[in-house]
Amino acid sequence: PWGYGNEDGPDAWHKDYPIAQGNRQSPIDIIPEEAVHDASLSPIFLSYDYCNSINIYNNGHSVIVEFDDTDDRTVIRGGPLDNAYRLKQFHFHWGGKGNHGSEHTVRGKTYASELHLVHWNAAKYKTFGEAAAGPDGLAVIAIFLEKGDEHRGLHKITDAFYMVKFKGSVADFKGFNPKILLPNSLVYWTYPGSLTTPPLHESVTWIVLKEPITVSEKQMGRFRMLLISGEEEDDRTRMENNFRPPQPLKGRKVRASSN
Ligand SMILES: O=C(Nc1cc(S(=O)(=O)[N+](=O)[O-])cc([N+](=O)[O-])c1O)Nc1c(F)c(F)c(F)c(F)c1F
Ligand SMILES: [Zn+2]
Repeated sequence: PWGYGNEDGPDAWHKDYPIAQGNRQSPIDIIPEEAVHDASLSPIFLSYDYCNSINIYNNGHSVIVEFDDTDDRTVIRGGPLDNAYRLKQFHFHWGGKGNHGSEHTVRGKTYASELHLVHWNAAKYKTFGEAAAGPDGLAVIAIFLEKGDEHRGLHKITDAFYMVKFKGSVADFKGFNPKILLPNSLVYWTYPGSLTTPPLHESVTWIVLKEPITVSEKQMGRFRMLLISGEEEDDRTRMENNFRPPQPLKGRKVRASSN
């Protein structure tokens, strides 16, 4: 199995997942001056009003909040997308301390964490798994978390981490609307990329918001109390530094929205 350690980490993933060395891998280092400003890029619309979370879950790689994606109640549309994409789950990537831990970087700048809201193209694919394997199957909104004041919307999530400390644990987590995790501005960069964890499918339209939200050191400490090992295992390895480093751009264009 894969992980983020020395033996099983990102540099070893290509052995089981050769696509790791493909032409549209994620994350990337975003260089704002080189992004193409595309006036035809409409704003992103998030219809999260009837959004309802179902549970929170530790899969040994991250902590995930899953949603009911059996209808179009929670979708994003607009921007680079040709139709509505349904929210399936969100999860985070973070570091061990300080301000590293994000996956995408901006001119080399790293953030303490990065939130991924994973959506799938239910207009074109029948299941998430099928969409995840298609070139236009997924759309992931990435939001940077910068160290600073505590984020009140994050409290509900970090307060639930004690219930999912161990790999494989899942707990009810109803009624959480991720709209409260959005920054004020939805200005974004977008580019064609991949999942940043195995199976690394090249099926993701990335939408990276320029404006970070803030998270306090205390809140980040809660992320680091999560474990990658199961309750029955005797090792207690903390879940931290679960981020893949930036990958080669390989000629891809990054576009910038104007609003
Ligand atoms: O559902 C998935 N979610 C997911 C994506 C990312 S991601 O970082 O790659 N991302 O897209 O944001 C990170 C984590 N995570 O726990 O850290 C995730 O759990 N991945 C996934 C999968 F697990 C499969 F076995 C599979 F066949 C497939 F098609 C998939 F797309
Ligand atoms: Zn992710």
